[in-house]
Amino acid sequence: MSKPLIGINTDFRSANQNSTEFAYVAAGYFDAITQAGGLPVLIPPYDNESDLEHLLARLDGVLLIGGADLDPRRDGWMLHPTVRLQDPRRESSDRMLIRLIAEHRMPVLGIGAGMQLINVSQGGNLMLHIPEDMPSALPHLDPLDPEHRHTLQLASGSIMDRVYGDGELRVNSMHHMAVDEIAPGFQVTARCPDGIVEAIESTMEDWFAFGTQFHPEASTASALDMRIFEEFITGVEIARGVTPAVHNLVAA
Ligand SMILES: N[C@@H](CCC(=O)NCCCC(=O)O)C(=O)O
Repeated sequence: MSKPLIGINTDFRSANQNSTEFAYVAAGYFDAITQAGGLPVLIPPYDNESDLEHLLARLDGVLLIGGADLDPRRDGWMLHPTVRLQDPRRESSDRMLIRLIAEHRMPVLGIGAGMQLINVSQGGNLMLHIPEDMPSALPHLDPLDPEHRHTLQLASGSIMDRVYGDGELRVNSMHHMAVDEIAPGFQVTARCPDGIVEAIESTMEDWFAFGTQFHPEASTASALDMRIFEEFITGVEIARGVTPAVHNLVAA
């Protein structure tokens, strides 16, 4: 069986006086998919739903990347002064993308803003600025320190638990928003000791979907973070019917 085709959405920057418009993506995303045994396929912003649906029919899973902030007004909230918006062309495409992924129950891994998009698209919501919404929280973003990290507490039996197991776990952190109310059909599987959500996972039998607020693809990631992508590819292969699901093996 050929390697799974994994779509990766892209960030977008509108034209300015010095530059034309660009779609772009950090190499860590597609390098991690390659290293984990998938074939990365970049997905530029789409505005035609039928075209995007035809593309997704040829893919086995999707990785949703991080980036600037989702526009809270699209979810019925007020804009917050600390919000630094994604380019609207990217966000409109991504919201159509996650809706189609959910409708077709495509395997999906969301990272950073990608995890936040999964949560809001499925009926959850976000804290718009952690220092205001949870003043007691630890720092989750240090513009002067790209290496900023914090520890995690994991839910037993989750993907995160399978990847990281026992022992102290420190992950990178570069966000000022966070999952607040978890979407129906999902569970929180990792939190920072201050309570901030750091990973979510689908509880639905028919949808392999999970997300991390931290960035396992980043240059600041640890070698063990690569296991997140391996778990994702394994889940994709199970969904494809290539790898029997563990419960199937048990049944056999
Ligand atoms: N903007 C949101 C999501 C955080 C996020 O995805 N950070 C990644 C920054 C690096 C990149 O652009 O990939 C928040 O701040 O909560």
